Amino acid sequence: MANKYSVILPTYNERENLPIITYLLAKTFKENKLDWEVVIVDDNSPDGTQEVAKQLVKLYGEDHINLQTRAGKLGLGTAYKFALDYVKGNFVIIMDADFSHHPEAIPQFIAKQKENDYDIVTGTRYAGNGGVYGWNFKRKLISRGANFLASQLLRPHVSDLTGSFRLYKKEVLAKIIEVTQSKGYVFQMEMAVRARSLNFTIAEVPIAFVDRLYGQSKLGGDEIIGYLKGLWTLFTSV
Ligand SMILES: Nc1nc2c(ncn2[C@@H]2O[C@H](COP(=O)(O)OP(=O)(O)O[C@H]3O[C@H](CO)[C@@H](O)[C@H](O)[C@@H]3O)[C@@H](O)[C@H]2O)c(=O)[nH]1
Repeated sequence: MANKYSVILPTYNERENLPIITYLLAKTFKENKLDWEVVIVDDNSPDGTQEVAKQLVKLYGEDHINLQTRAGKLGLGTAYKFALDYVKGNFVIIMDADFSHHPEAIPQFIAKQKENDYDIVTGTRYAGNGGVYGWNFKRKLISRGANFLASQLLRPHVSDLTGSFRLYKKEVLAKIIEVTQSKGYVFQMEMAVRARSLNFTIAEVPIAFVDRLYGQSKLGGDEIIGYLKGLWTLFTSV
């Protein structure tokens, strides 16, 4: 059976970014002759993201764009869990919808996965020629600090625990999600830690993370507090 790649795109106020990211995803998959779909999980974005997504369903067809909606902003981690029920591919790619993650890296993730039949391939901003572009000093410090704290407490096996550009075998993603509790951004770190506990194999691909094209980050103080609480829970329990 040929592989099918399902991209989960969580959206909250991504009206401007969504058509561009979808176009580039379609282009990348077509050029590489890959079977693909995008599952959009929109949390009732006030900016009208859903209206744009509906147009994209018409444009690309229901086989390629699956729009799923929830009543309100329920958090990034729960969006992935929710999407999994609708995924048809045997591989799942998770990425941000704001263009921080460029679709052109996807063929590298796929090639890396095939090298050793890895369970997970994760993008890293903090190894090899990976990097972060466009963030101010404060935001860089938060990301570096979060990864540094985690590296001290959790003996990580990946260099970018908080990144969210990843490729999973679907059954692997389902098993990790089953044991993952986090609802917000800390979800990414917990997923990586749980993957190690479950002995799944992980490879890394360096990525250039570029600050979002349009709109604003949803990272707020509550997410930072959630991250610190989640880190402590993992440190004391895993
Ligand atoms: N459905 C849904 N989507 C959400 C929610 N919160 C955020 N998103 C979506 O999740 C993606 C990332 O959100 P941003 O707010 O843009 O995150 P960032 O600050 O730019 O990203 C950094 O932190 C993230 C969390 O760990 C990382 O995913 C990312 O790689 C980066 O390091 C975007 O597509 C955004 O619309 C939510 O509650 N619900």
